[in-house]
Amino acid sequence: METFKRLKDYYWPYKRLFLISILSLFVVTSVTVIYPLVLKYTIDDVFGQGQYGQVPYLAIGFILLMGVKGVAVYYHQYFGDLFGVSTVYELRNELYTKLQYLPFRYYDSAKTGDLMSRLAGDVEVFRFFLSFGLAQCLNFLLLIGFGFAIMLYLHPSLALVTFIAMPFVAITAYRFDKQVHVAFKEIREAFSALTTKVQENISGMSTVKALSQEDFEITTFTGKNKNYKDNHISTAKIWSSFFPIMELIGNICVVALLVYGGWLVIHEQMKLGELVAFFSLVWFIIGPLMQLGFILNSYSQSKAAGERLLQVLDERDLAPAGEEQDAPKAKALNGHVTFSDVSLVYNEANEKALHTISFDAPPGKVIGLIGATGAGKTSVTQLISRFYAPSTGTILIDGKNIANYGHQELRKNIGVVFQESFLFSCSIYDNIAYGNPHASLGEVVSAAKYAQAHEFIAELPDGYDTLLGERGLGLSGGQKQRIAIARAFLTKPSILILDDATSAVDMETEFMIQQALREVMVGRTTFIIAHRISSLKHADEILVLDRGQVIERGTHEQLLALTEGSYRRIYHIQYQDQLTAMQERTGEWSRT
Ligand SMILES: Nc1ncnc2c1ncn2[C@@H]1O[C@H](COP(=O)(O)OP(=O)(O)OP(=O)(O)O)[C@@H](O)[C@H]1O
Repeated sequence: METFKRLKDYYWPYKRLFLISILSLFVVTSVTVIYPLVLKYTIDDVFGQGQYGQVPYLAIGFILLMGVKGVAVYYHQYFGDLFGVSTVYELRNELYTKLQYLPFRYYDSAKTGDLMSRLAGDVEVFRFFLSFGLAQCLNFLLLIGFGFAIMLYLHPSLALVTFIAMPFVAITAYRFDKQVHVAFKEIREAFSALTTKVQENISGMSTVKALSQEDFEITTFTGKNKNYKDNHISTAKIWSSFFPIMELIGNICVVALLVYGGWLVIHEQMKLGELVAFFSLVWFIIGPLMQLGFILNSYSQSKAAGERLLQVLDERDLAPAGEEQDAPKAKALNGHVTFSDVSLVYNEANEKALHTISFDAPPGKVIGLIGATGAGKTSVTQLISRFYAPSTGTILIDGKNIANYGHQELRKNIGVVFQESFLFSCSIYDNIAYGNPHASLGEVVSAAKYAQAHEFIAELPDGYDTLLGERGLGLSGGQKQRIAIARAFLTKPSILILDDATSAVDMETEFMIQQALREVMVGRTTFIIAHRISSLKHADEILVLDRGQVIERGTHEQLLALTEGSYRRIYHIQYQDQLTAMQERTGEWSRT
């Protein structure tokens, strides 16, 4: 019940729909239990007393009753469905909104397939219960309540004898619910593991094929599929034992009714019509009783699904929707970034990713970050966008602590081109305009020109309208990077972060992008992360990082002047590589 109580905000606004559905159900149930009374009257008072003239009126009355029942069934179904669909519409929107504002830390461990199965499968299970299961529960209670009341009215002692086995129903149902709830939770978890596997497999298909791991993938999938199957089988075992028990209890009720009721009729303490009415009523009660398994099943499944949905809804988002709405409209920042003794620990189990980093980047400055993989370059830039919060130290932007900016207010001023550019499966135009949907075609083309992307886009048959497949399939790595750079340029950011953004483009194109960068980023702050010295040698200040610390800083020339410096060593390795490559090429030419 706790789960449903906590999800109340989603279904309570639609209580009117539920009420209409339930009132209609009340009519349906009333008509259903009136039917045996009509039967009793027909047998005892019409046929028993030879009042045959009443038969046509009874027939018309019966048809009218069925007509009313038909209309009520329609309203009950339609509004019940509307109630479920409207509730999960809100719920799905809320979950999706939640996902947008969950912090990066959440996604560090979240699994896409699991989240997909919650947003699709669990929401659907919850809808099914609200649309049908809940009404079935109430229908069950109404039928039992109404039916039992009429039976007590007709013949109290026969009613009590008939329901002598009823407490066993309650005990069985309670035990069943306890067992099946755990089983359904395991099924939903096994299903989520299955979807995660499929999603990861499809996303990483090129790696699977390149390493010929198809068989391994099939084996692990089969394992998860088997787990899902086994969970279903153990649930089926619980189910299978439930039905015969319920059927047995139901039939004990019928036998008790026939033995005692028959005795009463034989001894003329009860009319035959009354016994027939009892007999029909008992089936109206036993029918739903047999369905109790389905009802509990639907309830247990939706409770398990609801718990999984609450797990996502309960996650703390660092930028609650309220904050975003209340945040002042993003005003342009100057982009003055100051780090003072900033350290970062991603999680307690890990070492510090950054140690006491300090630098000052006034507007117009270009900062280069270089260092071995895992040195902390990306971490520095992730702090600027508030993807993570510093563990110690302060970060100021335009003199104000970064923690005092709204996330959107801040990020609207920052353009980031990630190491791996993500392109959406829509047109190139929409991909470039993603951060600035109101940009004109001219602005999009101009951004693409600056990013050295216009030429290859113009050569495509559909130009800017070319549709990209999922993850931008169909484009080379360098082309994707250039579209991502154009996208960042178009937002006219005060701070631009290029995280290894030109690693996949050739040196000549990179040189042209850097020329453009100087034009686009006048008076703004730029951070360039690169492994190639050529990518950042024109930076105003280069920070050389090693294991989270700045070990050298200065301009390209100043760093080269450090005789024992790391930067100088990297330069020589890269320079030597280039020299060797040139010598090899010269050798080849001279031989030909
Ligand atoms: N989300 C995260 N959770 C936990 N640890 C992380 C996370 N991101 C990075 N790290 C760790 O922090 C350290 C610095 O990583 P970072 O990505 O900043 O390095 P980098 O210099 O950008 O490396 P590369 O050149 O390979 O991109 C690494 O030890 C890395 O394992």
